[in-house]
Amino acid sequence: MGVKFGPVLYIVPGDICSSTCFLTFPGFLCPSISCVSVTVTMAEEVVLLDFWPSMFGMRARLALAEKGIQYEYKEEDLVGGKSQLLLKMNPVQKKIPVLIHNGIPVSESLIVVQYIDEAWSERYQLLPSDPYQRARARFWADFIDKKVWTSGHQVRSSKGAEQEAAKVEFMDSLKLLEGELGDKPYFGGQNFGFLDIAFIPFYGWFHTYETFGNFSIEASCPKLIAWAKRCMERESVLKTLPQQHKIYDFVLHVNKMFGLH
Ligand SMILES: N[C@@H](CCC(=O)N[C@@H](CS)C(=O)NCC(=O)O)C(=O)O
Repeated sequence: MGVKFGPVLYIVPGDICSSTCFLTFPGFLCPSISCVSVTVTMAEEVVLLDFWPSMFGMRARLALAEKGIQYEYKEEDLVGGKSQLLLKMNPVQKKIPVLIHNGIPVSESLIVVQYIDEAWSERYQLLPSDPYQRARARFWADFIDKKVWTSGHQVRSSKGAEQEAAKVEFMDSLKLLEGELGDKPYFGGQNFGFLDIAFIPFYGWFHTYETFGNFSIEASCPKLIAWAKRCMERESVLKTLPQQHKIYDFVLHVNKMFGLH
């Protein structure tokens, strides 16, 4: 190996590294001897651009917490105005979360979680190692974004027949997820994993959906609520998820600001 950039920067002269080093550090040339090695410790720089009630942001926070990674949290003001940093780091979608790792941005919450898992692969593993189980976890995470988020959003932002249809779709989606959970303690099996991280942030929003839609999730999906309560016993989840009523108050506040119901 010539150069590795990470928590530790290794420069091991003597093998193929002179060209690699030259590319990475212009002006630096390795002597062609095989017995010299230099190790320079570099601090990792990890920054998260986020917004506290965001279920997408919570995914990134959870993955970082599970891996035990220290980072700088930067709260974005999505209502008042986005920072120049966010616009620069995610110029395509201009959305949080954005993980900035040693100056390099990674966007889209599920991609961020997968990136964290791969970049710190020596720590607690989030995605299953089996390819089929990994594909399956990604399939359900995608389902959560396409079905649960969309219908949940409609439950709290529509009325009448539209809201009734959204409630049916939302609960049908949750029942399908409950079927995927089965009798396992976690979606990740015996271990809290990628799909648990993808879904548990929505638990913070359950009270909001239930109050706007006037229904009970637990009445139809008791196993899902038992799973959520199990997840809440984990330190990472307990510390990351805001209290449900705070999210509800936030939604009421935003609705009032924008003259919504
Ligand atoms: N699919 C994206 C969704 C991210 C997203 O919708 N973020 C919202 C906050 S919850 C946002 O930044 N909204 C700002 C905007 O839409 O301008 C992900 O998974 O990261």
